[in-house]
Amino acid sequence: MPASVPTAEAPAAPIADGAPVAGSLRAVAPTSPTALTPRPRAGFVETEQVKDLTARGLGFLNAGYPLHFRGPAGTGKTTLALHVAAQLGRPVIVITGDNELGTADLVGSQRGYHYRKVVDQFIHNVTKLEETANQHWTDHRLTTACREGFTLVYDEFTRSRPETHNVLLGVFEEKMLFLPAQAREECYIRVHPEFRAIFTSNPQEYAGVHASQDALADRLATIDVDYPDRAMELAVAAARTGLAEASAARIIDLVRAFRASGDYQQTPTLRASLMIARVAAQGGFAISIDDPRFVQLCIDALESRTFAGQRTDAVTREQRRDALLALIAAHCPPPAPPRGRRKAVAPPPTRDVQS
Ligand SMILES: Nc1ncnc2c1ncn2[C@@H]1O[C@H](COP(=O)(O)OP(=O)(O)OP(=O)(O)O)[C@@H](O)[C@H]1O
Repeated sequence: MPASVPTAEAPAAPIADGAPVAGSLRAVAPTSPTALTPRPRAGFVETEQVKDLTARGLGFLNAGYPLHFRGPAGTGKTTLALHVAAQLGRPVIVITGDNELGTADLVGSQRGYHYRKVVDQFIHNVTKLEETANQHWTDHRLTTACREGFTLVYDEFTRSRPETHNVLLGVFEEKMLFLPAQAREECYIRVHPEFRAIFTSNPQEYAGVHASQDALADRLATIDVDYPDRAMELAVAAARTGLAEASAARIIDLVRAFRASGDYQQTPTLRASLMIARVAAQGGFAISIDDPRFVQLCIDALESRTFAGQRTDAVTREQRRDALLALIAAHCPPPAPPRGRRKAVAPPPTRDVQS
């Protein structure tokens, strides 16, 4: 998922149709400017694997624990988190982790000024002018979710600095959200009994992430999400790209074989399969080694993952290219010729048997 931070006071961006599904949510009738209302979304695939993870996640959430889906990039954590959030039937607030996110972005801050000007001419030749300007407190996403009992989905939370999350410790343990001194009227709020939180993180990410505090990690119910199984990858690719299942299967098997080869620096995920399937479907390419456009597409989508930007000598490049072409040939062979035009198979040579 992109790393841009939806600022706490800005409404979360709705998930666009046609764009990669970010989950089973749509901003339909927001009950608060920062909340999304869950709605089942077309193209969401619910395989046995998804059902199992959903049920296990809901088990923790229903018992009042914050849930954490942890797994490598492209394993479907965010989609799953939003799907599970939708099952809770409460409005959802989404936050994306970011190094620049601070406690105030989660909790709230003093915003804007409220001006008051009083002109008093009680005595006609004396003008008394009184001007006051007060800042007023604005709840941000975590406070809104705790106050209203919404579901908070905190995507890629380890991209935020650990100290940003100190405020969450009291939320999960004492069920109290302590507000900073500027909040004036209140120093804490009691967390609404329907408030729930779902986190996602990628433990393999090494750039732009922080370790999670032990105290927070200890409070989360963590479920590890692995790469989707073949059935799930196939179902998602067919549902999301409109490719026939047999064609989608070729692409899925190619990408899975490439993943199994270990011959890359950046893991080819379900996103790589979707990328190839979607472009091929749109361009009307044959899913075959025979179609140079398809071969070029596979090279563009996969080869860059083998080098991840560093310089490599020409021989190694050529070897890797050959290995990739061999995988394409193995998983996307030319279609079998139509029956009528099959080459006549020569009968086995007969031997004269001499008595
Ligand atoms: N159950 C599903 N149904 C339909 N599409 C899915 C499903 N699960 C995942 N996808 C698709 O797979 C892709 C990767 O999913 P997602 O963004 O949820 O993964 P992620 O683990 O959060 O990745 P990252 O860590 O890189 O953000 C997306 O395009 C998403 O729409």
